[in-house]
Order: sequence, then C-alpha cells, then structure tokens
Amino acid sequence: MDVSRTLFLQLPKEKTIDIEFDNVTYSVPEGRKGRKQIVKGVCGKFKAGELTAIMGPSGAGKTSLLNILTGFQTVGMHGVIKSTHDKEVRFGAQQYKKQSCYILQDDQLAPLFTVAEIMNMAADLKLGHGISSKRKCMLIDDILDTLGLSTAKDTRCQRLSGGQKKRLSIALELIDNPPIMFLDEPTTGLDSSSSAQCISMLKELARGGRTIICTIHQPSATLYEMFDHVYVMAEGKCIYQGASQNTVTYLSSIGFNCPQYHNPADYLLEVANGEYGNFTDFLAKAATENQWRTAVTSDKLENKINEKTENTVENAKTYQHTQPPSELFKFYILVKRSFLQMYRDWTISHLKILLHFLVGIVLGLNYYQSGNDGSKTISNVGFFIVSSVYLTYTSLMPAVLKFPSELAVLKKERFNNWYKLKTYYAAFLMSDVPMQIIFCMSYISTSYFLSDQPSESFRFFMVVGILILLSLTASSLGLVIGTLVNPINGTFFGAIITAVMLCFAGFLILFTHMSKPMYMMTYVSFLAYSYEGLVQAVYGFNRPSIPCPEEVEYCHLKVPELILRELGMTNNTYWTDVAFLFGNFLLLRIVAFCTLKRRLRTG
Ligand SMILES: Nc1ncnc2c1ncn2[C@@H]1O[C@H](COP(=O)(O)OP(=O)(O)OP(=O)(O)O)[C@@H](O)[C@H]1O
Repeated sequence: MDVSRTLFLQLPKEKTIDIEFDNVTYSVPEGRKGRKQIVKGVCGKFKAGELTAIMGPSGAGKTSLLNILTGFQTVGMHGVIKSTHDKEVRFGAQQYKKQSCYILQDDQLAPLFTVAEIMNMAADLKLGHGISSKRKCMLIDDILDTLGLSTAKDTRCQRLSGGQKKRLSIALELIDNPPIMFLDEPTTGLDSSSSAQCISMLKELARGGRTIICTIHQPSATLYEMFDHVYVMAEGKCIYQGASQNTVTYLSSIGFNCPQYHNPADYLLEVANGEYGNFTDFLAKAATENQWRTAVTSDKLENKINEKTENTVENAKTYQHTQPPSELFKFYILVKRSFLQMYRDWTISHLKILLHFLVGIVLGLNYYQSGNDGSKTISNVGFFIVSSVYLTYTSLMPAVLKFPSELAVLKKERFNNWYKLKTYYAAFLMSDVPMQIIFCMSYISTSYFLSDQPSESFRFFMVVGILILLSLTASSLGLVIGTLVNPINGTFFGAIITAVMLCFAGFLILFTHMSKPMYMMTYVSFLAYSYEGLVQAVYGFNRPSIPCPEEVEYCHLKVPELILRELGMTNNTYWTDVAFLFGNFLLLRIVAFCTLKRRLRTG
C-alpha cells in the first residue's frame, strides 16, 4: 500500500480527537425489579493516532462498551465521556456521532450494487455536489486503491469475499473522513493473512491521525503486536490498559508470568478467563495505573503528520469546501438507488409485473364476459371481491417483509449519518407508490376487459382508483405489521387480518343480513370500502340495464338499481369509499414511519 500518495489518509491536526471516559456503567433490567450490571465503572483513554483493541473473554462486555462509546446504545448507562473538542459528551450526542463512524461486525451492504456504484452513492450522500465529480472519482479511486479494492470495482457486493466486504465497509465510512472509527470484530470470519492485512490497514489509517477502536477475539501474537493500545475487559471491568508490547512486563509485575513462546494475548485471556484463579478484582485495581501506555507512538505520529503536511493540505482542500449535502439532494440519490435496486432485483419488479399480468388473464378468463351478462351478476360481484382479496394479499405480504429485510442496512447508514430517516422514508414512498400502481394496472388491464366490464372510461378509472388505493392501504398495513413484530408472526397476523376483513366486506354475508354490532365492524374493514366502491363504480352512476342472454329465461339481477338494493348499497358512497381508503393509506403510512422509528431505536 503506497500510503504517501493517498489524498484522504491524513487528517488535519485540528480534526484529531482523543476519547476519554470515566466511571462508565451499563445495566439492563433483569427479573422483576432487579438490574444486571454489564459494564462496571470502567475508565480509559483512547488517543488519536493509535489503534486500540478492546479484548476480553466472551461476555466480558466489549460490545456493550463499544456501543456506549459510539452512542449506539442510548439507555441504561451512566458516567462521563469526554472528547478533545467537546468538554463532555452526552451519551449518543449528535455532534460526537457526526465525528465518528461505527462499522458493525456483519457487513451490511446492498448485494446488487457494484463496489464502484455503492462508493459513488455513499460519496453523493456524504459529500453531495459541493465536490466536483473529478475530485469525487479521485477520492474514491484513492480509497479503493489503498484498501486493495480497485480490482473489484465492478464486482457486485454479493460476490465479494468476506475480507473484501469488510474492507468495503471501511472504505464506505472513509469517504467523509471521520476522525473516530469504531469497529466491532473486524477480523471475524477472515483468514490469518486477511486479518493481518485488515489490521495493518487500520493501523495506517490510525497513523493518519484517527482514533481507531475495535473489539477483537483471540488475536494471534503477530496481530496482537500490531495494536498500539489494548484495553482488556473481564466481567464488565477493565483488567489491563496499555501497550501490547508491555503486556508481559505488566503481568509479571503483578505475579503472572507468561511462559516463554506463549502468545501474550492468549495468556492474558487465560488470566481474564480465570484459568489461574479468579483475580478479576485484583487485576481491575492494578489496571487503574496508567503507566503501561507507550508514549512513543504519539511522537512518531507528530513526525509523520509533519512530514506529510503537503498531503494534509490536499486533504483539507477536499473536505473543507464540502458542505454536507441537503436532505433534498439525499432524497434524490435515495430515490435513484431505490429504483436501481428494484430494476436489478427482477423478482420484485419484472417478475411481479408479469405475474400480475398473468393472474389478470387467468381471473379474467374465469369470469369471462360476466360483466355484461345479466344472468352472471352474482359471479361478477364475486370478481370484485376476488380482485380485492388478491391485491390485498399480494400487497400486504411483501410489505410485511420490506423493512425487516432492510433494517440492518438502514440502521447502519442512518447511524453513520448518511441520511435522516424521514429522507429515507420519503424516498421509499416515492419509489414504492408508482410500483404499486404499475402492479395494479398490470392486473386490472387484462382482467377488466376479459371479464367484459363496462366500456365507459370513467367507470374503468373509478375501478382502477379503488384498486390502487386498496393495494396502497394493504401495503401500508403490511409495513406497520412488519415494524411491530418479527416477519414470521407478521405474515401470520397479515393473513388473519385479511381473512377477518373479508368476513366483514359485505360479500360473504350481505350488509343487510348482518346484526347491528357486526355491521359496525364493516367500518374498519378496508375490503368493505373497496368492495362497495367497485360495485358502485360498475353498477352505480345510472348504468342502464344489463343485457340478458337469449338462452336464459329470466335474469333477476339485470337492473343495476335492483342489484344495489339487493346488496344493501342503495346510497351511492363511491367517493366516501375513496376518501376512507385514501385516509387509511395516509394514516397507516404515518403510523408505519413512527413504528419504524421506534423499531430502529429499540433494535
Ligand atoms: N440487553 C441485554 N439484556 C441482557 N443481557 C445483556 C444485554 N446486553 C448484553 N447482555 C449481557 O451482557 C454480557 C456482555 O455482553 P457483550 O455482548 O457486551 O459481551 P462481549 O464481550 O462483546 O461478548 P462476545 O465477545 O461474546 O461478543 C453478556 O453476558 C450478555 O449476555
């Protein structure tokens, strides 16, 4: 890696940030009234220019501490966090969060985009149009070069290796050059050489002035030595903080002699695990002495920063003139991304359109010419209810799964300040609503004509209007369910709600045959409004009598007025039905936004 040629690698000195924390505790509710203490009053200092590892046995509280320091965890903790520029940082404070990024253990990357595309989108979302496209390309090339991803530029994320995915996750966050980087187990799932590459790359980034903190499990001796500072935890307490090279000396100073040729990291973990007896409290006390940190690194860092003032100036130029993009611009990028994603995933776009079209033909043939045949009125009314139920299921079920499948990416990108939730949500609506309209049109365009419904265009558009509003309402309900419960329960609840709504739609039992209390239930069934609206659109608005075929002796339901009377729909409520469905759609989309926000907050 040719570090000296990179534009972004160096941070201007005034941007470097140290993090200090004091007496940080974290507890979670347990049992009826009790609380379980997970992090027990830990203190420490992580310096700019150093690569820090948080280590410890499983369940020691490493991830919990990292979540507290990043602001990912926002409830249940106490203590003080200070950074160089902010005197004291409130847990999860926005300003502090804006200066840092958190790279989670699982690489949450949209699988259908190439490395170059995903980098470009991230650059647009983070840097906006304040930076020329030439500079943006240079910056992206520079980052990809440094992280060894240039050859994978045109590879889709789903085809990247584990190590490449990890490096891409880091590359994405490097675009806006945050001074603090937190990484949760960056080497998990990587082989030894990829792990060494990853840690050495993080060390170079740290040398550029960043504060880099990562959790790590059982590193090899070589890997362990690469860390400037290690922070070891056991049972929620800190049992060592200092340079990796000082571990053996420190341990022997308190009576633990690391055998020759034994990996110091392994020995430290054995001690932390209690393999030589439970000394956690004793070690925690010993770890409060701050003499094991090696100060040489900071001198080296000074020299390194001064050596590369030229680069720093270049770097500053790239970022100083960059205003964060407006939310409107981010909205535009997110809409583009949504459409591209839909286009790439043929199962959610092309296949669905084709299936709606084919189902339209099948159902149209099933109700062939029943719309203009006075002897088939009941069947034709059945066509409306079948269409309503079909569109409800096909809109509601995918919507239940929509946010759960995107939650991890959304959580990561939102936490790392790529965009605000409302911008993401507005962009989602912007791409989702037209798709729902297209699905409805592919279904109704065939079934309406095959079933020989009235040819007046106003009736066609009235039917289309009702069906579009119905599928938008159903998908909104699906979104709400998907953000409230897990996907398995969500699909179950979705199916039950639809079945109950169908019972109160007014077809399986007519409105006029329902008891008063049961009739009240029809007010909350959007299928009732859809069914009523469709019947009114087709048989209302002064439709003349429907022809009765010659071979049929008597067509009882050929007069539309009589049909409406028999179905208990003498009052024309078409526009009320439209208003209700539209109101339901709006209300449920607002509720879905609130439940999504809550879901993101509570995990
Ligand atoms: N929300 C929670 N409710 C109950 N217990 C929790 C919660 N969060 C963490 N814990 C417990 O706190 C302890 C520390 O968890 P944490 O994930 O921080 O450990 P860790 O050191 O990162 O472990 P690992 O290396 O296995 O990931 C564990 O015993 C875990 O079960």
